[in-house]
Amino acid sequence: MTGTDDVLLVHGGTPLQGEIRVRGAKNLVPKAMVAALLGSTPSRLRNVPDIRDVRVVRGLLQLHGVTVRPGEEPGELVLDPTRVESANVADIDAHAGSSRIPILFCGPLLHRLGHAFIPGLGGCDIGGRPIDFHFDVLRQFGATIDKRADGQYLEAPQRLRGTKITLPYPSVGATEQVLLTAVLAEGVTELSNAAVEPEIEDLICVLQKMGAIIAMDTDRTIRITGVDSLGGYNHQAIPDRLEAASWASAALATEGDIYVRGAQQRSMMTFLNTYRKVGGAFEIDDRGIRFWHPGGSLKSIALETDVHPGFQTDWQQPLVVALTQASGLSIVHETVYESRLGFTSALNQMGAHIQLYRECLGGSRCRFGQRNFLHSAVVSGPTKLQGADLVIPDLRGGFSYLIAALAAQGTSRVHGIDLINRGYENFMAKLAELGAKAELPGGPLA
Ligand SMILES: CC(=O)N[C@H]1[C@@H](OP(=O)(O)OP(=O)(O)OC[C@H]2O[C@@H](n3ccc(=O)[nH]c3=O)[C@H](O)[C@@H]2O)O[C@H](CO)[C@@H](O)[C@@H]1O
Ligand SMILES: C=C(OP(=O)(O)O)C(=O)O
Repeated sequence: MTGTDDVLLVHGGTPLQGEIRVRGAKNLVPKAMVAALLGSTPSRLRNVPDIRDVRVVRGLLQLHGVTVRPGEEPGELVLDPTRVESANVADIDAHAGSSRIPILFCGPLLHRLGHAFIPGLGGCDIGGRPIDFHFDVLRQFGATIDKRADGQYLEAPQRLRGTKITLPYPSVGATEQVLLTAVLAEGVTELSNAAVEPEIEDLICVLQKMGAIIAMDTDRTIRITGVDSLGGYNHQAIPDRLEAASWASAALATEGDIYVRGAQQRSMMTFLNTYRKVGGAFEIDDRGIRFWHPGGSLKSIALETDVHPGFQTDWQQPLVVALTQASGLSIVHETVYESRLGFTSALNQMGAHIQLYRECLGGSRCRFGQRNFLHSAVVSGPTKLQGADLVIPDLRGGFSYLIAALAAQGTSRVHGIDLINRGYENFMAKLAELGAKAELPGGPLA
């Protein structure tokens, strides 16, 4: 989608109502696909969403000789890694800047081929997003890294060795890097200060099915005993708790009522507590969760994003739109990404009152407090939002703009909507199912 097609006209003021379904998690599925590279036999992954991050990883795997084909059921992929080979660097470069996932190819390719080339990474522009932890841990395993203008060249002169690692911060990606590298390394790896997000637990389940030996302690320590070989897996990906929360926030901000089929309580407990404090209603059953605005006014809250089991940072941006409709002053302290509140300036243009601060507001101090980043916000509400011209800055910011446009009076032009396809399967068809009044320049949504 390019040019004028990449804009959505949204006529706000209609509550979103109905049922949509979330599929496998964006933050698990591409990593489980990378894990298939470690196996000596094919893997089957089910509940795979049709999103761009999946297509990027599929392309990268195919460049390395992995056969990827649809399985028997919808949303199933069969990944056959029996003929893994070095990819042509020029071809891989076409994937530069496309997502964060290529960095996770390092360990598997070093095990399979003894070398790896990793193109420049993409992902949301919500902070500096360094990858120093990744390279530090890979060096500890025994890899050498040569950073060049076109990307990173890695080599494993001999079999990688298990090691003791303490992460400076419980990074999701660096934890996954350790897991995907340690499972076939020689000896034991002990990882302290690991991230323990549900998507990481699910990746551990995938690796265990392949034959890995991984133990998780209650204190953010993960112990991996390296094995000599791994087989394929058959796995149903956990549902996307981040997408589910986005639709929940849309229900709240538009005074709507959405049943999110596939949403699971266990991975959303922290979000659900916050949703209830804001005044949102929800009802959980075995198939999903119904989220709705119960009428009356929403309540302001103090919110701090954090690593799991804290409030996930990817939930923050969509919920902030709902907070513009809450009575009083809400405080939002973003402690995971230093620049994840920039999207609020467009909400202010629509009529919201959101003031950003460099200080850590709301109680605890974080890594950004002394470093001059606008990483806290005070949202005063309720405010009436008016339609505006909006340019999507990043994935969750983009979904937030859609929610704001749907909640606003009048028409908004939302530019750059293709970015949303990176992490939200079929979002336009879902909007249409929920009764959103929106259209592409060429015609209706679905
Ligand atoms: C594809 C994917 O799964 N993306 C998720 C993943 O991103 P990702 O894995 O990139 O996020 P990390 O958990 O690694 O990043 C957290 C913090 O650690 C810092 N850091 C990270 C690595 C490093 O080498 N050095 C460093 O300083 C980052 O700048 C950031 O401030 O976890 C984030 C936190 O839950 C989510 O918002 C993203 O949706
Ligand atoms: C930050 C996100 O993703 P990524 O790490 O892929 O940029 C996100 O999903 O909100």
